[in-house]
Amino acid sequence: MVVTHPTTGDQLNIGLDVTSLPRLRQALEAAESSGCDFVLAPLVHPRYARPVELTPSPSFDAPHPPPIVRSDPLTRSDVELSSAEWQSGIIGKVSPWINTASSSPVVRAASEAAFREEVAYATHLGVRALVVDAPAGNGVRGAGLANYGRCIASALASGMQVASVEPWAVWNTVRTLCDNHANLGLALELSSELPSPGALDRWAAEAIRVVIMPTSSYVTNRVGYPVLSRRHQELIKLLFKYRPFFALSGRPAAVKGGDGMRPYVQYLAHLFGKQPPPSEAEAFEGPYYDYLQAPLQPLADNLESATYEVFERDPVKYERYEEAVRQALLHRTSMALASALPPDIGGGPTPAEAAAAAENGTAADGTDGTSAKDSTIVVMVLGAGRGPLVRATLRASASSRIPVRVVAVEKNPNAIVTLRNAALDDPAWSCVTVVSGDMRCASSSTTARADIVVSELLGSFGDNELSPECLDGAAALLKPDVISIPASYTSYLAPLSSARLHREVRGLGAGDTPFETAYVVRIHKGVTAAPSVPALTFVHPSDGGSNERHVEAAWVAAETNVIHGFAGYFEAVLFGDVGISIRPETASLGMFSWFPIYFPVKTPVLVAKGGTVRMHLWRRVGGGRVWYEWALAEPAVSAVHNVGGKSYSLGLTTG
Ligand SMILES: C[S@@+](CC[C@H](N)C(=O)[O-])C[C@H]1O[C@@H](n2cnc3c(N)ncnc32)[C@H](O)[C@@H]1O
Repeated sequence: MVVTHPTTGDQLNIGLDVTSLPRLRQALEAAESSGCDFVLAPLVHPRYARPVELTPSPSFDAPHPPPIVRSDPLTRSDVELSSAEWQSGIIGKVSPWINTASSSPVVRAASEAAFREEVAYATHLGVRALVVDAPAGNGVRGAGLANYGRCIASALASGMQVASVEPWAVWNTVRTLCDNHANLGLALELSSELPSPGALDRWAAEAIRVVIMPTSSYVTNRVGYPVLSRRHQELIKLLFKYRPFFALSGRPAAVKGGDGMRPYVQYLAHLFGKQPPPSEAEAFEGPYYDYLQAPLQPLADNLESATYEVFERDPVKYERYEEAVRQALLHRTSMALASALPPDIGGGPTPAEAAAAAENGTAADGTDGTSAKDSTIVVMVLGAGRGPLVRATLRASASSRIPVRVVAVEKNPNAIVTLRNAALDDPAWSCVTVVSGDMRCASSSTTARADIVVSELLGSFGDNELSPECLDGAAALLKPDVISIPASYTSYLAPLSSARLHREVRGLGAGDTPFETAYVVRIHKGVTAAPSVPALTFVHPSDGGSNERHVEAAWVAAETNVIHGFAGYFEAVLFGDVGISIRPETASLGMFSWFPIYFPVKTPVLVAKGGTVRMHLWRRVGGGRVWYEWALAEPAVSAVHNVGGKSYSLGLTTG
């Protein structure tokens, strides 16, 4: 019986790992009565182990060792179970004596022949997957490991799902030998001792298919039930996210809660059932896990209604903007009033005095404020979309009691329809003027000049939706002392290990282009080898300098790992201490408008624990386009990716 989460309906597979099972159907029924829905079982009984002398291969290199000749059946008949039962109820285990990594040519050849036989039979049965033991002893390195990897690669080529039980370094070699095959997974065996949190994060980023949990990894609580330590619980909760098959192994101890394995199964099911349902952000992100998307180009393309709708669902972004606008209004008002005071009166009004003064039409010092109407603060929303930042501005004006005139500039003619309708229908919009057109040439369409400019032209990497070029181009719309919201933004980079994402990129087509493109992706199966570091910073209003940039970034790897590229994020200062961030270390909780960006590298590189990862990233501008180029510098030098923007660039011309 599959365990089902009481509120989400998500399912969890829990099974029993058995070393031998004379009666298959009874074993399956016993597993079911313990609350399990599968059995991890050897497909061939140990007494059918084929003696080495029967099957010597003539030489190590022999491509096709002779088939095993036998008259007795290899194993029990497939008719003992229905094919549906084989498929849903059994995960196979390759015979433990098989050692394709052996240094003995005779053992190796016999093992290979037996391995092929068992893989063929597993394929015939249609079992969910086949678990293969890790090579032991000398087999974990050199020719033995290579041979083991080759045998697994051939099993994968036959269409089998294979899970290999490994130490990480061996797993990584085998995964590489198998060309990062999608059907190759990991069987992770837990023990009572757990590795460091960093090592666990590295495992969690791998393709974990099976988690083997010995009963010895449990402890007995004060009232006699088997439970897991807090660290084990944390790990199991992390693993729940990836829905592996949990297989309980070993002997049940004398514990409360029922016979045999039932108490162990029940505890695992209880932990799963206690998992909180996904938050709004998690529910939104779920379908996008590890799904590569082309970054939006709101300047070159016109966004669709559904895209705006998704932005507008963010519960955090507009709140932060509203607070930033509110603080900027108070600041602007207090500055204006302070500059109106005679020079010998020191210390300007407080923000509260400024707000009261603006509402009453008097200056905060009690002097006649008749000029206040003429000096109504002009807030320009550049790239207004369907108007959420206009609304945030109007809310900020209302809550601060500081009147504003709003000018909403938008170049997407379809979003202009929404803005003009809002201006007609909503009385709160009586102070809003809608200007249709590119902000870089809108100064001829309006005489208004902004005291405060509000924009959200930010991509996952900060500047990658061309906010710097758009805002610089809009300089003629701004007063010299304009306040820009955002005031600045900085991109961040971290070395990323994600075999999954690298495989996804490779699946996009041949040639360099897929590896010379950046992707927006909610990274699920991936881990950063070190915390992110700052990359490119832009400040607004700018000094008019170049928007080209170069960064050389370096990190020390927390664990030995393979680097498959770089994850990019941004932090933005909206106003004062109000900001937004998608950087993992400082992320704005609950904000889901942006996923990270992924810059892949063509050839993944192994970095040792404590070793340095170093890379260069350039932001280039020219010929009506902006693009990034990037290259690894350590632990190995790579070719520069995307030279001259040949594979991926961002257009500066409006669509
Ligand atoms: C990322 S969207 C944000 C929309 C909206 N502010 C929001 O938060 O939902 C950026 C918007 O800026 C507009 N835009 C981009 N470049 C522009 C430009 N140069 N002039 C005017 N609008 C621009 C796009 O059409 C798009 O509507």
